[in-house]
Amino acid sequence: MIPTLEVDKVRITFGGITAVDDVSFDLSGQELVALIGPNGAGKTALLNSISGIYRPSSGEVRLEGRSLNGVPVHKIATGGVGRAFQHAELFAGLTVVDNLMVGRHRQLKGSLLSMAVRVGPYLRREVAQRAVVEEVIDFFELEQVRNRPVSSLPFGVQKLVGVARALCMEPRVLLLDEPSSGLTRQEKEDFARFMLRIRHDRGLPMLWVEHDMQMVMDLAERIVVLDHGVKIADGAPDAVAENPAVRTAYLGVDDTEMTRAGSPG
Ligand SMILES: Nc1ncnc2c1ncn2[C@@H]1O[C@H](COP(=O)(O)OP(=O)(O)OP(=O)(O)O)[C@@H](O)[C@H]1O
Repeated sequence: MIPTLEVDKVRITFGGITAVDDVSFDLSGQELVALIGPNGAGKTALLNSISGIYRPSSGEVRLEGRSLNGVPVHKIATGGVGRAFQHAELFAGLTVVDNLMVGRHRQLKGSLLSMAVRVGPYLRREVAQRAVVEEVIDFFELEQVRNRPVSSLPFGVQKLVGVARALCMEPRVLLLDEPSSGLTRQEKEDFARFMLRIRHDRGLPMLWVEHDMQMVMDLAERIVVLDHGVKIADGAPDAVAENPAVRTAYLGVDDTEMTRAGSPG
């Protein structure tokens, strides 16, 4: 079976710096895979290479067996790689529902004239797009805030809207870039609940960059660890937490962070 997402010997360089060094791994089924590593390890650079923002200097990313090398960013986004950004990156002045429709309209091909007068096939397609958006609003329990401008919502809800927008594109794989940063513990717990629901109800594989080790150890099925651009571990949470190379990589940060929350450190 072909994996949904394959990262195959990807290398990313900036001038003389190698940010990601021949990293390979893949995602399939409905795996929830955390991508962790100390600051500057190359996590964001790797996510950017999967979504086409950076181009690998060598290696390849494949979605369901098809190479994404050279595919424009917007085609990668509409073609199956959904991404929720660290700072949500929504249209702050637009309502929740309009932000979600923006995501859908990228999928909607209509002539300018038919869009302007909303006739014919464009109208039929718009009805179908709206059905997708309504379903996502239901899924994320955003009904109460659907007509509120995004800027008026708590940060935790904005983050959910960012994930909701990614899901409106009906992705084959979902990339989450530090979704918990800036959230309170309660907001993190709410967010975690939705991550589990996405996995359960949508059956989507997710690649999740995260610094909160308690969340990672509680939720991830697999953990990929980068350090200085190199993959140093890839496996089940307990095995990764015991891995000496991982403990050494984190030593300078906080050795106890790798210990499951609540257990003696
Ligand atoms: N656009 C860029 N130009 C030059 N160097 C970059 C660029 N983006 C990232 N880097 C460098 O690549 C390396 C990896 O950075 P990256 O942001 O991917 O790490 P990270 O693991 O996401 O870190 P953090 O956890 O702090 O977000 C760092 O040395 C960084 O300075």
